[in-house]
Amino acid sequence: MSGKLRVHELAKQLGVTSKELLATLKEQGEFVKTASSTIEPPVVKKMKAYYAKQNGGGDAVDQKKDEAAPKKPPLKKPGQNRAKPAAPKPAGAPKPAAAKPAEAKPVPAAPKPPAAKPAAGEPTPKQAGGPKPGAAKPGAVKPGAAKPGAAKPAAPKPAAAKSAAPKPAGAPKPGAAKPAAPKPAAKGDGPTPGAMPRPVPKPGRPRVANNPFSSNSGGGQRPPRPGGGRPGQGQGRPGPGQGGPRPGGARQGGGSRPSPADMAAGPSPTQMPSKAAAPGGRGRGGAGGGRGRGGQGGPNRGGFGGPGAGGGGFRGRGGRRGGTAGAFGRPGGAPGKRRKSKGQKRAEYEEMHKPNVIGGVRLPDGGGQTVRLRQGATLSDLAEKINTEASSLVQALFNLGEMVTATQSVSEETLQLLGAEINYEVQIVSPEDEDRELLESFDLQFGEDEGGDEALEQRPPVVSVMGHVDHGKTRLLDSIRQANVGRGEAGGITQGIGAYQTEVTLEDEPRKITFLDTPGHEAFTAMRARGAKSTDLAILVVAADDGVMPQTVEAINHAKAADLPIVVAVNKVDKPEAQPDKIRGQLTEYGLIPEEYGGDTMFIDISAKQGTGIDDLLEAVLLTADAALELTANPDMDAQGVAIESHLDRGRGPVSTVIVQRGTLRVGDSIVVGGNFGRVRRMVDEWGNDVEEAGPSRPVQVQGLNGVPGPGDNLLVVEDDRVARQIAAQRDARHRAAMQARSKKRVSLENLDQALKERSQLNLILKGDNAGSVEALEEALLKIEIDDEVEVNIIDRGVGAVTQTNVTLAAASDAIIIGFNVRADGKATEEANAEGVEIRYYSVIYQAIEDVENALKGMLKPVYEERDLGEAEIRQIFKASAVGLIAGCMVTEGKVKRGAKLRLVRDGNVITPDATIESLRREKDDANEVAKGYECGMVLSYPDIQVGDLIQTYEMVEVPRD
Ligand SMILES: Nc1nc2c(ncn2[C@@H]2O[C@H](COP(=O)(O)OP(=O)(O)OP(=O)(O)O)[C@@H](O)[C@H]2O)c(=O)[nH]1
Repeated sequence: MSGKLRVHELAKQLGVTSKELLATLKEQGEFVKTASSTIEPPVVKKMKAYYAKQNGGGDAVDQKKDEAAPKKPPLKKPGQNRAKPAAPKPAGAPKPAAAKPAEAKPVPAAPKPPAAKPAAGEPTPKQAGGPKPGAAKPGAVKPGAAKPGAAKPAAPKPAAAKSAAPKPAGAPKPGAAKPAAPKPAAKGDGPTPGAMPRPVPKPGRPRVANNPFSSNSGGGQRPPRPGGGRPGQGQGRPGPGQGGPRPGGARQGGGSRPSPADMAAGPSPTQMPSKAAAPGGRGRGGAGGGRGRGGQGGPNRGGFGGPGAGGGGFRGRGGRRGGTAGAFGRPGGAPGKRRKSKGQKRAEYEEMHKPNVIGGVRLPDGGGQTVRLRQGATLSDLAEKINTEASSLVQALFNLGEMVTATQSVSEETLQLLGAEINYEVQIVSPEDEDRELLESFDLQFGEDEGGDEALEQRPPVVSVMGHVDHGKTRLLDSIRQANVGRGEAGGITQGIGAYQTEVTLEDEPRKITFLDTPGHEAFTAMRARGAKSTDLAILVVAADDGVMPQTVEAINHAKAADLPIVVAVNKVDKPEAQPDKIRGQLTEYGLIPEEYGGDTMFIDISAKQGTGIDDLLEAVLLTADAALELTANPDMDAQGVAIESHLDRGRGPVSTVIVQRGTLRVGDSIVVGGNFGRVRRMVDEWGNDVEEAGPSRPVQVQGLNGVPGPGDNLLVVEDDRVARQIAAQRDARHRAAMQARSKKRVSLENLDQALKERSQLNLILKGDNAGSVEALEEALLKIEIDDEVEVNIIDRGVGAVTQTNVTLAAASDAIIIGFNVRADGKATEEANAEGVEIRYYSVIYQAIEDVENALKGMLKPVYEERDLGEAEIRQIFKASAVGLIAGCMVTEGKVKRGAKLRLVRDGNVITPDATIESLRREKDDANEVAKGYECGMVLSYPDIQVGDLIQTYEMVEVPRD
């Protein structure tokens, strides 16, 4: 095994990261999965040469040499895009080159497509050129050349290639397939005698490659036996090969198995190997080839049986026929003139309906069908849709480089990539579409008013107040409430339900406006963004003494994204330093042009503190709403609305403030709100009064749900509790899957490097007073990034007090519980004390974030740094039977200490970097340390010492992290 290295070891040697090296290996068709995969010596050599060249060093010649032999043909790597379609493996094609015997020209290092370009005179793999067998010039052809390049570029077209290719199965498509191939068919004009189906014969000996699944790798691809590679005999033989035309005698020998690609892309049936076969030779492709299932084995298919084993494909009809032809020495006529035999037709049929094989797993071929999956779907979901086993998909995906379980949510890209591999177009359905489909299955629609225009009635605008911190949002909302009270509303607003209605008289007509009490905290941005969608219009509060600030801009962006008209409240104009005009000027830069400047945005100067300008502001809201919006709704339908704020109330259970958007909500209605359902048991308005029904734009607090909805969840009244329960259950399952997909980080080849590193997780359980705050907290905590070594893992979350169950879970998973505006109930506290579970309480989100950040930092492993202590030179060596060699030294720098670590340096080279001083003597006495200028005797843990060696001692000191 000498010579074999693991990826990370080689990466270290090459001075690149494992990830980079993995990428290069994969790019070059090597089958490596992880940083700890071993690499065969020839590949090691190749990589070294490659990097040497990349770095400008290394001689190209050597490199070429290295590559020449082992050079692999364009390997299809599993991970590669669409392995199979790769159809056009150029290589596979009739590379005349194939003919090339061993001396094959070392391929230029670059596996890259560009490299693919063969020299002008080179025979192209292109079918076009029908590689003339004879022509195949040995020297000329660089087998390698064909490679990568061709394979890759062409690759993308999987489906197309496939379907396009009528071609018969095993037939390796001759060049045709590759039109895309970079190779300019130099030989284009060449007669295509046999458009040899032959897979590209590898020049030289079979390389030891790392791709067990590749048709080309390892034994898979047969080296051309210059002398006798019989096409037919190889078990692994590509079917096509069979007919093996041995061009001009240059045998293509067992050539590599044609990649599926080759076949797939098959240009035309006519080029079938069978007949196209040997122009000149008689290949015995016969038997061997016939069976050569290899014929169909694609690169990946090779997984079956491995190279040489006959490939795993299914029957290579083409192969058989080819064999026959070869057996009878039929040269094979001009492709165009042949008629398809039944066998060929069957082969074509099989080709078109063949299953895909990825890494040895047979999967159905979608034939370009579309599969719709929800976000966060699992492989089980996909398996169910395409009627296959989830375990096969797990295995296939593994071979494509990603490790996931059947029930784990998979990212959109991964599903699409996997789908492409098996010829399915995977469409990920957006949550909105998914929900629409779900509701449609119950004959429901959300968001539409029933009936025609005549059913619509005017409704009050729903308004959000947004703005930068401390610019006066809360004060403004208070002033508006006060204004209400001032107008004599009975009792005043007593309930903080997250929304309220106020009445304004506009042109002698009493009108209502619904206000949302949106939180103005930065960490609640996500909620606010959702809140914006549930509103019709935004009041942007800007303090006249401060100006446009980051959250002002953010608020403008949210409003614009939600297509909300904006009314600007220029607040704090009572302050002497207020500069309302400056605000107007600043906001024009953001597209908010005051009416007085010719724009269409109303700016109202107010003092929320003194209550001035409030009425003008409310009027402006109505005027803007009337001008910009058509606010109508049908009050006579089952209610639909949106949840604004929800929490778990000790006495009343889950309570949720909703704004009815259309229809009328009544006590007793069966409702579904997000993933929760129930029956409206009671409704309360902002005054604390019970209400029996609530029409459009009316905010009410609803009791009777089975759980706590999230902000922005939609509410629907449905026929009965059963429907409500079913919809809620499906939404809930979907939500959980999405959460799982979001909070789980999968290990894939791309992040394997990191995954391999030891990681520490800080497990947390979040409990909060309402769904919005829990969500905001979770989002903020998940965003914390300290270092790759540590990460936050939220194992549970919920609304309400910290319970005993939470503590039990925390104890079992070593988690810390964070209570945001909630406390633990009595038993939970007792259990937490008994189990040693830490519960931290917060009411300010940033404090929680800060503490978690610090905790994560504390979990980082200490960073150590070498600090030099001193240096001694070995002047003499003594032998002592009891201890071995004793180094007689002179301390020349600093000091040396017993037990200290040391580097042994000889002639400027570090012989060992981390030996230790096992014993230290000064004269005849043991010493703990010896200072500069003194002689001493040492016994080192490293025995191979010589006079003249330098002993550099150092200690490892912990240093603070940045
Ligand atoms: N002089 C003056 N002070 C005001 C006015 N409006 C608000 N303030 C003061 O500005 C400070 C912040 O007001 P808030 O209403 O809490 O501001 P906010 O935008 O809700 O702040 P957050 O909730 O932290 O986002 C308070 O001290 C208010 O008293 C005003 O019109 N004039």
